[in-house]
Amino acid sequence: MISVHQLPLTPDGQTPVRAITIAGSDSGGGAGIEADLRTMALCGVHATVALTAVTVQNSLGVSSFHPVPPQTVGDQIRAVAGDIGIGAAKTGMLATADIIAAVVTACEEMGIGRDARIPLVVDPVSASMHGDKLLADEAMDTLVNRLFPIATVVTPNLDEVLLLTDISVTDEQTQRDAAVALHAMGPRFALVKGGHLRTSRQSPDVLYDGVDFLEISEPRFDTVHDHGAGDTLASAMTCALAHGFTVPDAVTFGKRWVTRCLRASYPLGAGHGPVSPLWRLGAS
Ligand SMILES: Nc1ncnc2c1ncn2[C@@H]1O[C@H](COP(=O)(O)OP(=O)(O)O)[C@@H](O)[C@H]1O
Ligand SMILES: Cc1ncc(COP(=O)(O)O)c(N)n1
Repeated sequence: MISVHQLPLTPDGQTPVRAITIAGSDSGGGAGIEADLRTMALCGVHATVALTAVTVQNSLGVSSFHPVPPQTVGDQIRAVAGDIGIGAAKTGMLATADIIAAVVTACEEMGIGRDARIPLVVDPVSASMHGDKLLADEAMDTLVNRLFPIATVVTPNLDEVLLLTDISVTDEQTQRDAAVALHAMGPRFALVKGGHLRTSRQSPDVLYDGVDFLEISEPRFDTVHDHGAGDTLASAMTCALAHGFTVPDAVTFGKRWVTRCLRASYPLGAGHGPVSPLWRLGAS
């Protein structure tokens, strides 16, 4: 059985496993690259970064964002993968079609993707939990046509599933239907997250590889402090993949990790607080 503590830690002075997060910054520190860096650090992984956008954000929402030039995003990936070396990669907020295209080109050059050496987790972030847009409307086609086909696993939430497939997930059958539709878009695995299925006492996520379904379910927490849950899950999965886990094992590890982080989530500001990996420091 996989425990949340299972990822091996590296002895002092030795180089840990490395991963890259290709994502936007959340000035409120709850989601985005800040959530990724916290999870990767507390999973014992050295996190590297390709910053895609700076958001002006707090617990109440995103008021604006400023994309990084696409060439600079691609160059960050090349610089890191070429020197430091990475075991897995993750994308979050990509903001524009040109940034997506630059990420795909750099990933293909550096051996990142479903048929390459380095697995790629694609979290198709389209909006914040408050409904504020984080991806240009016209970028959806580029996401599906260019990035999905090189993804090892895609991890949409139910709002993103609706945008991508037109399927409104309400139960186990429609969650499976959505996983099949997403898998047909080219990733090796599709993970349909059930975090927004608020009618259930469980929080079931469904993984599909084109043949088999795996349902990974944990108890649901009744909390509004779930900012950054999707980033935290995808980052923990990325850490497990960087350690050489299979995708189903990485999802199982990530799910337990994010569930523990939801248990430790806390209020922040006047809106939604973040899920928290700080429990790993041993305070409670
Ligand atoms: N209230 C909750 N209780 C337990 N698990 C949750 C809860 N909300 C989300 N999750 C889990 O957290 C992960 C992220 O889910 P979700 O909220 O769907 O994504 P996003 O943050 O991208 O909107 C999933 O594994 C989901 O099942
Ligand atoms: C920079 C950035 N990346 C991702 C999210 C999504 O996280 P959430 O769905 O919790 O708002 C976000 N709000 N900001």
